[in-house]
Amino acid sequence: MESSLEFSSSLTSSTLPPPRTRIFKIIVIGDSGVGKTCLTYRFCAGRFPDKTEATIGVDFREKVIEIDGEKIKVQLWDTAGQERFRKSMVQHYYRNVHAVVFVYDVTSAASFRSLPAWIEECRQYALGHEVPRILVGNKCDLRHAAQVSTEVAQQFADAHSMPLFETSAKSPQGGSNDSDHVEAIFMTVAHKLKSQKPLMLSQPANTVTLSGQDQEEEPRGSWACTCWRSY
Ligand SMILES: Nc1nc2c(ncn2[C@@H]2O[C@H](COP(=O)(O)OP(=O)(O)OP(=O)(O)O)[C@@H](O)[C@H]2O)c(=O)[nH]1
Repeated sequence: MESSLEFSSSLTSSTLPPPRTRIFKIIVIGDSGVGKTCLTYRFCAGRFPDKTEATIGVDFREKVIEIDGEKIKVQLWDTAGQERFRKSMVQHYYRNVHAVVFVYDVTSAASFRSLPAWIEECRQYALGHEVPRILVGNKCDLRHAAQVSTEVAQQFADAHSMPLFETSAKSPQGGSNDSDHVEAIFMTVAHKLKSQKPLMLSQPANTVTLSGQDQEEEPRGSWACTCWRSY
């Protein structure tokens, strides 16, 4: 009797479909050399990469996190900053995107001046205003060489209704005491997306399922808090 009960309970659990894991696709864009690869690597692998090369097309990394007991796959699309390495891929970046991370390098005024062009590219690919965006100033460990002040960056972020985070992919602390940790930044985006569930449900059925998981096959890549400041 005992053994048949055991049998039926194990049968029940093994026949249940596994719980679906929602996927949040987050694209990371900005000029070449601002540190997109290092930031995404830092979040997914937990450390600064030993060496990086210019990204060609796209690299993508993912990490499973848990929010309020739900496992969520955060898929980071590390896009090429160099125009010649983007051309063939760019339309894929913007398909089924859940959030955008704009990155500039605090030691490069030019990378900051490029931000309007990156925002314009998002507009061209019909990214709606309902898609959360954040602005990240990277390389805060090089504060002494900074060319973009927090004040100027904050004004830009406010004008575009984005929260600003300043960080360092390299420094274990995120740059300095008042900088944000790389992990906290991406976790904040994930929390924001999770709280936006009804918004994600309104996306077309052929692109995103009711669970928010992409339907179409996307290429598989290399490997696999907090507060939403004022927005
Ligand atoms: N000091 C410092 N260097 C960094 C930091 N993040 C990235 N770097 C360096 O900046 C250079 C470019 O970094 P990547 O992550 O490859 O830049 P990217 O934006 O992915 O560049 P593309 O792939 O060409 O678009 C590398 O030499 C990194 O070591 C940082 O937080 N601090």
